[in-house]
Amino acid sequence: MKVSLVKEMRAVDRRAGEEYGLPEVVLMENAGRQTAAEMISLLGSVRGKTICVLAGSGNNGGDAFAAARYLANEGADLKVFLTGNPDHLKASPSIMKQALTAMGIAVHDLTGDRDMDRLRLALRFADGVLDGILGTGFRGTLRPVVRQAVELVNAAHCPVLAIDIPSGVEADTGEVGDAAVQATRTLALGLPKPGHLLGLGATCTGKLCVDSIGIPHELLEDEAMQQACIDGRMAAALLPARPRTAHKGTCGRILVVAGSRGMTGAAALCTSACLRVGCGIATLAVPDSQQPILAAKLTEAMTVPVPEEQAGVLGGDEALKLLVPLTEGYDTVLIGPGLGRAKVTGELVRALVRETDRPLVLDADAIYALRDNPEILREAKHVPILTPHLGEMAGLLGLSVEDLREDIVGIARDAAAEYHAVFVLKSECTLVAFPDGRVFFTTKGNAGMATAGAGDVLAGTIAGLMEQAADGMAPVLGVYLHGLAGDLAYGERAEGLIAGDILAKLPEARRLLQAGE
Ligand SMILES: NC(=O)C1=CN([C@@H]2O[C@H](COP(=O)(O)OP(=O)(O)OC[C@H]3O[C@@H](n4cnc5c(N)ncnc54)[C@H](O)[C@@H]3O)[C@@H](O)[C@H]2O)[C@@H](O)CC1
Ligand SMILES: [K+]
Repeated sequence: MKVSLVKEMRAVDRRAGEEYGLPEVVLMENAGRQTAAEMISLLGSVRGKTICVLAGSGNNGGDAFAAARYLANEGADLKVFLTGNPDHLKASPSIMKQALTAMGIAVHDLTGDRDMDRLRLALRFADGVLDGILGTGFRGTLRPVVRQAVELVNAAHCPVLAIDIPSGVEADTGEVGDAAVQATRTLALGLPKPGHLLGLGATCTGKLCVDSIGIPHELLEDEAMQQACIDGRMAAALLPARPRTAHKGTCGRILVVAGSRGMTGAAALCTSACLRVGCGIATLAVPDSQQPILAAKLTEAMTVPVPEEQAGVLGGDEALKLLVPLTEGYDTVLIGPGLGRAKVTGELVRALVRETDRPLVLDADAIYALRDNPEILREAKHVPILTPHLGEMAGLLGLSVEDLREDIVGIARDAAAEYHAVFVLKSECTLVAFPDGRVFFTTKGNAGMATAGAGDVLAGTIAGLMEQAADGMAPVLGVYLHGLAGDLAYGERAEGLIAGDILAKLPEARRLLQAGE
């Protein structure tokens, strides 16, 4: 499913009118009707129940007025409030408000203290709240009256259904200024927005539901929208069945350059992930002194001892002389997990990126090694794949994490184009940005995966899929399988899950995906 930016959703809305003759008010009516159905599903039934409806003066408020009409028909007792200025009501919401008041349902303004008291009282006795204060038109910080209303909604002890997006969440970024509605459920209209998936917006959204509200599917699938969610159907299509004639040399030969003294676990985890996700051969190159430890940890992977200048650290001319020709025997080279940040290691990483002609997956300390010279990425012979977390991405681009949060999608997309690289940007909603502008959001994963080594497993998962995934989409498939494995592990271990549990669930995740479950 596509994910739309605000300007793209506005274009869809406009084209629905111009090309299909569907006026705004028709879509608003559909939105209202579907919102009422969602509220009924949330509360079981609405007959005899009190529902507090908050409507702004924009189209989000219009959806709320329309929904209120359907809820009244179902026997709900409605308390309706207009949070915006009645004189600023737009045309379509005005029609919806008139229809509602013609049914004898009062719409209360929220201008003075007494109105606020009335809202407070209504919320105290409400069985459910409908949030139609602000939708995709919101920017900046809330006006004081709106902020107060949002805070009252959040203090109420009943389910909250947000229309389109929780009020106060910026639809393009998931950023929240001073406050936002904490919804139990959100009904996204037309398509999901980045704000449902990223940052605080993801938390405020609660359970996300999506309805097309009758917008023609050609518009909802328009190629001009370059963002999409990675769902099971998409991921399954990226994993072709393995032919009966396959042998270990055709399923991906991966060279892993990882590990240093004290960080052997990272090397073991990512190498095992390559194998657990189905690659044919994985070889681990490690500093000479660490090789016996890793040979003991890993049974199915080969290990190559690399000459070291500093004890337990990868680096130096001899290391480079061994590694560059070694890479030629492999389909993909994964560099980074547990390498450490020694100066000689950084030099080695930069030289490898320039000199090897094999496709690269760069993680962790390999990304750190590029933070002063990210332009080296353009010298790689194939489009490199980088798997930074937000801090590493910010460091690479010379930004703060706060700067990055302000426009994660745009910044990741621009960086991918500028450095001609694929960025797998890890966060509460890992996204994959390609140099051609496509951005994919994961729909899997959980907070239990915030644990040491989870990133090493992801890097190995992606590298291990390089020869197996269709259309150069190993990063997208890898993010999905890693998230699914994490969800399976979370089901058994909850917050006690460790990276090895994600690793152990990779085969089951792959099997479930291929079985279409
Ligand atoms: N295809 C679509 O995109 C459809 C969209 N619809 C609805 O239309 C919404 C977008 O409508 P609008 O563009 O009218 O925008 P909104 O309804 O989201 O908000 C605009 C209103 O909010 C006020 N506002 C903006 N920033 C504010 C702030 N910081 N503090 C307080 N008030 C602020 C503005 O004064 C304006 O009155 C969607 O979210 C959705 O609910 C539906 O009606 C049906 C079709
Ligand atoms: K809303």
